[in-house]
Amino acid sequence: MTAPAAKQPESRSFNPLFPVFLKLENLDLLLVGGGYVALEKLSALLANSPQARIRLVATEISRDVKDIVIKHGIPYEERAFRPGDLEGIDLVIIAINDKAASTAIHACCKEKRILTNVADKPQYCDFYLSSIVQKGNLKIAISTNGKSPTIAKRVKEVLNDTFPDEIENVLDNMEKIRNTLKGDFSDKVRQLNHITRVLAPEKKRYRKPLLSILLYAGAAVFFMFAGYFILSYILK
Ligand SMILES: C[C@@]1(CC(=O)O)C2=NC(=C\c3[nH]c(c(CCC(=O)O)c3CC(=O)O)Cc3[nH]c(c(CC(=O)O)c3CCC(=O)O)/C=C3\N/C(=C\2)[C@@H](CCC(=O)O)[C@]3(C)CC(=O)O)/[C@H]1CCC(=O)O
Ligand SMILES: NC(=O)c1ccc[n+]([C@@H]2O[C@H](COP(=O)([O-])OP(=O)(O)OC[C@H]3O[C@@H](n4cnc5c(N)ncnc54)[C@H](O)[C@@H]3O)[C@@H](O)[C@H]2O)c1
Repeated sequence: MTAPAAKQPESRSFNPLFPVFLKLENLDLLLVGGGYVALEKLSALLANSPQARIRLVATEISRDVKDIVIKHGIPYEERAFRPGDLEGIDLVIIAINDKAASTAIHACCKEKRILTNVADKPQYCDFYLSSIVQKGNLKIAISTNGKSPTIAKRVKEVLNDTFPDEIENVLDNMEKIRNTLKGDFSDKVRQLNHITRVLAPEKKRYRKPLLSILLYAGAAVFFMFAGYFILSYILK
């Protein structure tokens, strides 16, 4: 089969990140840090992958983080990171408040060719965490290429409201149909596309509400800032 030609990005700006969905129960992940950001990352990891194989090390571990690691039986040590912590580790998330130490830990990870996320240094990250919409088995990951995690969070909220919870029933039924279809591969693909055509009759009609919401939100933020700067200039 010939590979289809790569699509060129349409807009001037482009997000080159390649999204993948990791099976964290098959990988060993080290989380360095036990403060606020570590809590956020740990919560996101466990909310998506409750069976994730995580270890945690931090000089000081907050009460909230400790409660979670104890509840989930996650091995943890309350001390500074040591290079030996990387033994048998596939992925590392560094969420510490010491820039020099995080640079040094990142260097150790690179030496071992371990994929690393450095919470305070996007330029050192091999991967970013994303905002996640989850409706049963449907999962949508959102990234702004690190430009605005807040907007990623807002887009998630919009999509969460857009997709009905019943989408899970649709997936269950589609799985049943998929398993009963006869014919060769291309015939099955044709039948599956035919059955689901009602879900996307006219793409443009669906794009509009989300696009409008984002444009209105963008305009509102712009006018808020413009108003603030004009007023502070006048009142000076
Ligand atoms: C999506 C989400 C996933 C998650 O963390 O699970 C995530 N950040 C979230 C929230 C959030 N983070 C920050 C705020 C405060 C407001 C703001 O700054 O906007 C809020 C909003 C809030 O908390 O409300 C601050 C912040 N974040 C980064 C820096 C460092 C820098 O930019 O230099 C700083 C400044 C630190 C400082 O100033 O000290 C960096 C990253 N944050 C990313 C992901 C990656 C890019 C994702 C993308 O491509 O968009 C990247 C690059 C690396 C990474 O962390 O993987 C999660 C939303 C969860 C949800 O959906 O609810
Ligand atoms: N990526 C993101 O989403 C995001 C969001 C907000 C902030 N940040 C950045 O993340 C960093 C951490 O922020 P925080 O609010 O979690 O800080 P925090 O002070 O709450 O926690 C810092 C943690 O790092 C640990 N630590 C420091 N040096 C260590 C070492 N050598 N080994 C092991 N543990 C060590 C401390 O013990 C503590 O547990 C900051 O640099 C902040 O700017 C990133």
